[in-house]
Amino acid sequence: MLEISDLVCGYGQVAALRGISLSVGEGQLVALVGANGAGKSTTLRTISGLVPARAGSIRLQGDDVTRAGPQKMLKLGVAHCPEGRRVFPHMSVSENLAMGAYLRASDAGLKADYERIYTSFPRLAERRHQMAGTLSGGEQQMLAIGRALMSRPRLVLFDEPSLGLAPNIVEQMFAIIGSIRDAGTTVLLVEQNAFAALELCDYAYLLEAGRIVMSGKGADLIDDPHVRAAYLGS
Ligand SMILES: Nc1ncnc2c1ncn2[C@@H]1O[C@H](COP(=O)(O)OP(=O)(O)OP(=O)(O)O)[C@@H](O)[C@H]1O
Repeated sequence: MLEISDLVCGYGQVAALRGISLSVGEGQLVALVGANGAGKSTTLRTISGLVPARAGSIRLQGDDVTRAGPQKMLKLGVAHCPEGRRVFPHMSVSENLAMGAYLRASDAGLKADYERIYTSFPRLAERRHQMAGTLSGGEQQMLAIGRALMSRPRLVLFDEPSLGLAPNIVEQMFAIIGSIRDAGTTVLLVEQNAFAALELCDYAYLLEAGRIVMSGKGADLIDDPHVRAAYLGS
């Protein structure tokens, strides 16, 4: 589904990604873990076209999309669920969901998609006319996920979906992300909550200072002494 090769990018003088390569197979849930500032968010921003690549390539189902830009990537079925949720606070829940659908070619199936999201997230259904800014953190995260799903993506990029949420909500959030993969959507998940991400994923990459330093099945990374000492606190 997604093939990244030798990707380099940065901000001005700051080198954020120093030549990373990774791949995400169709229907897989792949996790990208690493410390603050390792380049995880930049990886997702570059895939979704928000940050330009300086070198290297991004291929989506075999096509070169390295310089496609954000609108095209969304049209191609790549949805980005950004860090910090970024819902539109002065718009209602249903208006936020509508924003996720604005690039769809037609309205066919739109009503059914709203209903599917309201069935998956009953709290959003109850609050569909409420301003998004008045929702709790967990509800806003659910709304950000629902909004991403409204574009009917083939690939969803999740950036730190557990950030700032209460532990019981975090568990629910990971279950939701697992169910999105189980429903057939490919997922690339960025997380600082390394243990939960490694437990959930099919495959994982460890990013340190803009380089991939390790990759493997989640269970293999959980067992690795460096990962345990640096990221799992044991
Ligand atoms: N808008 C920006 N302008 C300048 N430098 C940036 C910008 N965004 C990120 N950086 C720098 O790029 C590098 C990678 O940052 P990035 O946000 O991708 O890391 P991260 O792994 O997602 O960390 P975090 O979990 O803290 O978001 C860091 O050195 C960071 O300071």
